[in-house]
Amino acid sequence: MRLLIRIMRVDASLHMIMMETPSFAMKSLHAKSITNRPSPSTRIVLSSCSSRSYYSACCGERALRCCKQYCTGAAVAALKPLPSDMLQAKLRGFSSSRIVRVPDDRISSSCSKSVRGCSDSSTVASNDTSSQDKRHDDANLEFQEGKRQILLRPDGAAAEDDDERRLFTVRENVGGGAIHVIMGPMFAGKTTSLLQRVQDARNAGRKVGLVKSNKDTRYGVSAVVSHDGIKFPCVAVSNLAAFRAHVGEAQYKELEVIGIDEAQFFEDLFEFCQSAADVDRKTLIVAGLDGDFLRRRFGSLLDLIPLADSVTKLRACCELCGEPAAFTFRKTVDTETEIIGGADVYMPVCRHHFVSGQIAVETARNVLHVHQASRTSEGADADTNAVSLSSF
Ligand SMILES: Nc1ncnc2c1ncn2[C@@H]1O[C@H](COP(=O)(O)OP(=O)(O)O)[C@@H](O)[C@H]1O
Ligand SMILES: Cc1cn([C@H]2C[C@H](O)[C@@H](COP(=O)(O)O)O2)c(=O)[nH]c1=O
Repeated sequence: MRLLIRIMRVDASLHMIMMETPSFAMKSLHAKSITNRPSPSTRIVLSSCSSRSYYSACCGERALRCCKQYCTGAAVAALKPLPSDMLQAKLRGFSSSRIVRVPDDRISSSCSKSVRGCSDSSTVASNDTSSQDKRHDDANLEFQEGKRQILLRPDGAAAEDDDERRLFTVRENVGGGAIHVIMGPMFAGKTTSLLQRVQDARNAGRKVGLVKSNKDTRYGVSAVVSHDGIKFPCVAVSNLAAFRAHVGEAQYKELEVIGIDEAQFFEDLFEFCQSAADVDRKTLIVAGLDGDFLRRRFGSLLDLIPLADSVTKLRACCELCGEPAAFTFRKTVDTETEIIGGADVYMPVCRHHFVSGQIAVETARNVLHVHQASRTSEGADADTNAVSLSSF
């Protein structure tokens, strides 16, 4: 995996550091891991790159070291694109003199180009020189070499001062409670996204708890694991009241963020989330299936939507054509709603293939039914014959 860091000169005293990795899921993790200890003179760049050319930008020890080495008087920070309310929350407490607004077009015109090397940075850096470009290339290399360390750092360094806390904490609703729903078919990246948000919150110094249903033990009981193998320790329980009992009241009170995976399996999902967000003021990140293999509502995840602050429906890639897949197709003939399984039992499909798949399944069922019926009636005839023969 490549990790590219790019330095763009915004004005004489401000450079912006941006990083890009090919994996959307890991970007925030990378950014948070190296985003620590902004200096008191740190200035904050507000930008809103389009999500297509999604960039995480950061200010960190490594980044600042890199800046000192390669740029003049740089004090840098930039935030990845965030909804404005989150941005406002992040920036609370910073004096306005430290906040610099960079016009979106200056950022995105540059972002939309290839990031390999930094020659395209000149669209932003008005007086960049070729030697600076060379230094930028060196900076890229430096960070590429360091990427493994960055990736594996478990939870980033703890925030050391209030400024830092304010800058990187995802307290979009501090003390107010919040519910964020992540839903979609299987393989859509729900768990990956949940783990990313949980990790972000933990890196920001928030007390985080993670819980999943103990019905799904495919990858073990004490960790939430994505289909790609990304793991995070968790409590596995049959219902959410049991989670609270398991962690104990004192520890539950301490929790600021609670991640819930496989939410469709929790019968008390609605009650727990309502009370945890409204009464206990927790931030809940809830990931689960919105629909089952027949596209019927699954559990009570959908009931949370009127209570939610945000709802994200993710899609996978259709296993049959590669188009975006919003539905889960069950490959077996089982008809119960709950059948634990992975790619052996399920595949994500697009609308077209869901519908044609259901037609195929229905046809197969009908054929089977007719076949069974004719065998039964043959059997019945045989029985009748047997009876009539024996009666003679
Ligand atoms: N058909 C597919 N479409 C998208 N991702 C897939 C598909 N099959 C396997 N995957 C893998 O599944 C990962 C998502 O896993 P995960 O976050 O556990 O999803 P979910 O929790 O929604 O089931 C993707 O990053 C990808 O590597
Ligand atoms: C569609 C569907 C799924 N399930 C099960 C199968 C898996 O164990 C989980 C979903 O896991 P993921 O993290 O979203 O990949 O739910 C089920 O029981 N019934 C269904 O209809």
